[in-house]
Amino acid sequence: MQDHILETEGLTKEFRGFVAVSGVDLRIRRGTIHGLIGPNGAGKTTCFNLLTKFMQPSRGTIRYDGRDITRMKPAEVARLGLVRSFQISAVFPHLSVLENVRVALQRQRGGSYDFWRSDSVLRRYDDRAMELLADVGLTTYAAAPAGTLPYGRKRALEIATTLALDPTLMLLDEPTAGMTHEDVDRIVALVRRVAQGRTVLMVEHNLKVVEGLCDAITVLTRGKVLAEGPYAEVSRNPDVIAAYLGSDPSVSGAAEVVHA
Ligand SMILES: Nc1ncnc2c1ncn2[C@@H]1O[C@H](COP(=O)(O)OP(=O)(O)OP(=O)(O)O)[C@@H](O)[C@H]1O
Repeated sequence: MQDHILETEGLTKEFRGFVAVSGVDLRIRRGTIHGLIGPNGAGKTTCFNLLTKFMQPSRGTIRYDGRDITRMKPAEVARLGLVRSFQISAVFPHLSVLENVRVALQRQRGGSYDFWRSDSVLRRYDDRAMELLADVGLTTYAAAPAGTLPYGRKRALEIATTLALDPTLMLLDEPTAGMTHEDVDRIVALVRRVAQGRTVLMVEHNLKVVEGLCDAITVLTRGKVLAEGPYAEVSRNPDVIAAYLGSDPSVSGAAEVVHA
């Protein structure tokens, strides 16, 4: 088994001459939580789009789990276990929380017409969906319409629908964005739990979350990798402090600078 589940070499994306991602070499170790951070416009979302094949790179290669996936389609890489968390907008608001997870499970099986299937098959999906809801702490919300969930719980549902696809490498796009302190703590605990037995790559602006969760981080600025390594090391890097963290290298101070 390779040490790195994901490796990119020279990953580059140009938009009509503007280079949003420029020669990025990423190395994500298997079984770790890896943070991708950087100021607004640094190229983090574009990187995610390239890795999940929502966009084709202008140059460079992407290797996932020992295979070259550079030219694959999004559905192919998802089938191989490289799965991005759905955005909240992908939650069906009028379906119940349980039904949302069941739809994701049915999709994972490629069974978009599963409503033709027998009750026993659907019950099996429901059993698995209830397990996933228990994993993300949503058991008591199972029957509620997804649209009525508080924001933090919707993000937990989004993680449950992602888990339904059985990811090996899970990409999380700002899982704590816009959350209250309490919700942040809950999602941090959840990410730590779901990361067991898999690899997580997350874009996250809250540096306290990054410090608490991530085994390693990559800092992007203007489309390029500025630094990579353990948070404690990278957060002391003078280039990183100058470009991103502000003048205060302490984590809490830095987080405040970023969120100011
Ligand atoms: N489809 C596109 N066409 C043209 N320019 C784009 C496109 N997508 C992104 N960009 C540009 O590429 C740069 C990187 O954007 P990207 O969204 O990847 O940054 P980001 O690090 O995710 O920022 P944020 O933290 O604000 O989400 C930005 O300057 C953005 O305007």
